[in-house]
Amino acid sequence: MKSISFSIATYRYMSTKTVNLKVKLPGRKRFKWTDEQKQVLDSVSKGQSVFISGSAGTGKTVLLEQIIKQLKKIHGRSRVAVTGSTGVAACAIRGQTLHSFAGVGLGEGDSRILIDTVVGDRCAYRRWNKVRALVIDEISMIDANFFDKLEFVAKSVRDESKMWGGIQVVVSGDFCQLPPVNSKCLDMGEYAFEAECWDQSFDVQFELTTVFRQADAQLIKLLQSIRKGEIDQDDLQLLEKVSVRTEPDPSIPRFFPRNDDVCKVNRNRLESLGKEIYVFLALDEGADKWKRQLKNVIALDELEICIGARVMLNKNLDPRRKFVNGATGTVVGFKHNVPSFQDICKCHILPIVEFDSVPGHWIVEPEEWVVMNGEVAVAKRKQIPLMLAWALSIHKCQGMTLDRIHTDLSRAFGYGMVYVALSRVRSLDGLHISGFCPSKIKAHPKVLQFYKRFKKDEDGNLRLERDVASKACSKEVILLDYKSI
Ligand SMILES: Nc1ncnc2c1ncn2[C@@H]1O[C@H](COP(=O)(O)OP(=O)(O)OP(=O)(O)O)[C@@H](O)[C@H]1O
Repeated sequence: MKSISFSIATYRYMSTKTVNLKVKLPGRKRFKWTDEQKQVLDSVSKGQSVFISGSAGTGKTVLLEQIIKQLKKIHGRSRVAVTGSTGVAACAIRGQTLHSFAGVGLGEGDSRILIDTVVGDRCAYRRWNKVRALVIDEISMIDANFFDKLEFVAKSVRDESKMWGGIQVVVSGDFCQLPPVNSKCLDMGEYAFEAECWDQSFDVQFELTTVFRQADAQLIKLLQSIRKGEIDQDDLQLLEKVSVRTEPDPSIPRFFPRNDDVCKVNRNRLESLGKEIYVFLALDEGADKWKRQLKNVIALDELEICIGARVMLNKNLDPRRKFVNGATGTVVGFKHNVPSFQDICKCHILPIVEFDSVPGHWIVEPEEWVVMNGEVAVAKRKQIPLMLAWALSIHKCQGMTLDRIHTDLSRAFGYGMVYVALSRVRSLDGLHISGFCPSKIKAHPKVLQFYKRFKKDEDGNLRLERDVASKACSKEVILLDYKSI
């Protein structure tokens, strides 16, 4: 029976109907931008520095992709730095991590030390001088101290009289989601919006309000309540309704707050299949100092899979055909005798996957993840763009959109974690939770305070202008500097 089903899988692969999954470049979907999204695009095209915020699924990332295109037209490709706070965030917008762009290592030491580091590194110094626009995604995971230090570096290296030395900064993120990873004590004021330079950094800060990821009003209301950390009786009832007491359907991806639970579930499930397990080892190239950063990309060092394994794509391959980061499926077989890929699997094989949302069986070829130093690729990793998907960590899922999830919240910790987990899903039907208790829902009071500062403008859009007093002050500095020249 097993061999018959495998023969069918192989036959279907051979048939003309089946298309190889490997594609050149993911196409970008065209969106009809909302008025609030258009306002942001307008500001950016005028050369303003902006912060784009809003709940999960309000289109911050897709808007940022459009902004990047716009900025490249204005400033030239090589003068736009596209960065994310983490490897996963950077990958999503085809950029580099903010740390690698900045050339300041982990950003330890005082600002003076960081400037010496940048000045001593020819490439980093050139990057800071050349860049005209700096894009940062998922800012919630960057701490205030680091944000201030980067502004200081930019100023010192370029032009002391201007914020960020005159760079147009475009920053995006939602502070109600995951806070800085290394943050030890969030009561000490470590959110980026608490940076001394924060308000001065932006001409205008926007909060997007139209949620696209979910259409169900009940679910949107529930997620908004969780985001603010204030659920009512109706929300509790809804959470009760989506609570699962029995072992969850194994085909639904499970999210855990902690990595050890993720590894345990994936390992157990893989072994319980009792099939031959194949190992794909990532092939890394580049100088050691850059290769180390490949550990931050989402592609695994070692991928272990067998027939029947639940897997998830960890790269956008072809969004138009739904081959996107987060697409789940099952390994149904392996294509044998593929010598060109022996470098990552000594068995010379490639996995064949049946995806949940796309009919047919698909061979998954290796992809490349690149670490950029400005415009130059300095290290790359070749690996199959899959990871085991019976379970995932909540940190890995920030930014994803999924049809179904089961999240075990019994070990949830910190601010925003429950919100990030639950807000990935498109509809209530796809949401299953366990281990929930209301005390796990936490929104930091400082974050709530920060968002209270946004006010509706005459068009009803939420924004926060740089206050007139500080604007006047910064203009004066520029004027003085101009005279002195
Ligand atoms: N103007 C638009 N019209 C239609 N769909 C949109 C629009 N903007 C965004 N979307 C869709 O909304 C969904 C969420 O978008 P996106 O991932 O950019 O949100 P996000 O705000 O970055 O979310 P998160 O904070 O969770 O990362 C995507 O499926 C995207 O295609």
